[in-house]
Amino acid sequence: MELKVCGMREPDNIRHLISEVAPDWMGLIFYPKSPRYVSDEKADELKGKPVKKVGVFVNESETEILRKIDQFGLSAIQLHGNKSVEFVKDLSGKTVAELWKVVSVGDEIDWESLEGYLPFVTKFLFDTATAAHGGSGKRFNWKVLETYPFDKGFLLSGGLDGESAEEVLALQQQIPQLQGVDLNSKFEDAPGVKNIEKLKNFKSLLIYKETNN
Ligand SMILES: O=C(O)c1ccccc1N[C@@H]1O[C@H](COP(=O)(O)O)[C@@H](O)[C@H]1O
Repeated sequence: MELKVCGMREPDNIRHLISEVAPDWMGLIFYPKSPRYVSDEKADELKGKPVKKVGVFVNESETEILRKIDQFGLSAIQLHGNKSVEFVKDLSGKTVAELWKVVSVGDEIDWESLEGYLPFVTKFLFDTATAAHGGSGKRFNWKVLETYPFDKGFLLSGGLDGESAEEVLALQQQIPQLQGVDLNSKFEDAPGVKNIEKLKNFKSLLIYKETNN
């Protein structure tokens, strides 16, 4: 199970995250309205960090996304909002970074509307629909994923907390395309500051449950 920890920003907190949690992915949020927003001044400091970095964008322009990939050394791009298939196709021809399409989940998911993205994205990420576009700390009803029709892997996001590990693994038994989890606001002491102990506990629990299943 892949682990992404999102909304990182503070140098000491990032150092502890990398050495003590060692997530597969670290998310940097480039949405100016987010309380976890990472500004350009952080680029030099964050670029060389020994972890794969995911840039989180909400309806951002191609030029700005490409600039941030270069500036921060991003390995993946998480696209929130309503970017079209054409936009994603065009972007895929201009970067080697992975492209992740976020699906904001309300009551149901229109699977057909996602088909066009399949050739251009590495994975989907399912998050709870919210006016703020993310970081709500709220879960959606995971039952809507039971009809997931694609082979492509996806990450589960939206309000995951310290108690979620067992349920996530149970869902993965049902839907093997579930390849990882995205942890954010429920693991924070303050916006942009993660509680390393909570993250370590979650990871240990995940590994323990996975190996004793
Ligand atoms: O966290 C934010 O502030 C944020 C703002 C705008 C878009 C995405 C954002 N974060 C993403 O939201 C999900 C779920 O977070 P949570 O667990 O519900 O707090 C996660 O994918 C973050 O990358």
